[in-house]
Amino acid sequence: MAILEVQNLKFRYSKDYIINDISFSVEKGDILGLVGENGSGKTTLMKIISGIFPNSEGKIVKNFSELGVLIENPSLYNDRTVKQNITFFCKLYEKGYKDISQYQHLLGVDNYLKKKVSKLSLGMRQRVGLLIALIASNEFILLDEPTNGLDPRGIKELLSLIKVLASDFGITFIVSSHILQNLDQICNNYIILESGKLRQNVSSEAEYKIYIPDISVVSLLSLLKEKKVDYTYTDAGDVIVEKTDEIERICQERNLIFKKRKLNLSEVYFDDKK
Ligand SMILES: Nc1ncnc2c1ncn2[C@@H]1O[C@H](COP(=O)(O)OP(=O)(O)OP(=O)(O)O)[C@@H](O)[C@H]1O
Repeated sequence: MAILEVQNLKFRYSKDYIINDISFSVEKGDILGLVGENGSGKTTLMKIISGIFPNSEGKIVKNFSELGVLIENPSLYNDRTVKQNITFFCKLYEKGYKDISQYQHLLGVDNYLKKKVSKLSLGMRQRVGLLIALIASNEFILLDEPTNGLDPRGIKELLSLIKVLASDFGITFIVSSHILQNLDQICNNYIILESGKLRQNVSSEAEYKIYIPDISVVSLLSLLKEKKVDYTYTDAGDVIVEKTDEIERICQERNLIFKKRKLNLSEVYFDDKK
């Protein structure tokens, strides 16, 4: 059973729909990448799922009891120590401090419990934010652009922690980023938002297409990974895969059709109606 099912979701702040008829589901233990340019609606979508914006149209089926969120900057008490913040949030979410000590240790927050939050580096702050999300729920967590502002090492460390939390503790995540390349290290599935819509059923005049008959939103990246097909990135973060026998075989197996020697996955078009 999916932990989250979103069906025909729509949302508008005023006249225009910012989220425009999107459907997808998240399975337990997934790390779902939510990719999209600035302004494409990632934060809005997370706020709808977390209930901050209750007045959306469509259907959201939630098969979880608690949700942890880290949307925009972590809301922490800056003039208090890390430990004081943790204790406060444990009380707020009615969790025992003992219950979260394994996460505190894993995230390395043990090392700066006595520091005031105002004195933390961005990387430390994000870890404390993630820990607070874990206090709220060790079931399902939404992370909005958690790698923003971190240096490459900080990004790598944070992403590998998310991966461990999913693989070793069975925690489900939706993680957003405007950089596909960041998420590729950890996600097993993706949705791509473009002006509030999921990227699919795009122009029939496109030079090439991939038709995916049985699923509405598919990550070709996960498929390529699963099949151990090599791919590379351009500087812009696009993913390039050479058309090889293996790719052709995958396409045949999955009844996918494409034309073009090089596929640029950030320009892949999905069509579930074929
Ligand atoms: N409170 C608001 N009132 C009106 N419009 C808003 C509000 N918040 C966001 N928007 C608009 O909704 C659209 C989607 O914004 P959103 O913040 O969800 O995108 P995003 O993909 O998270 O972008 P970013 O990567 O820059 O955070 C944008 O056009 C934005 O201007």
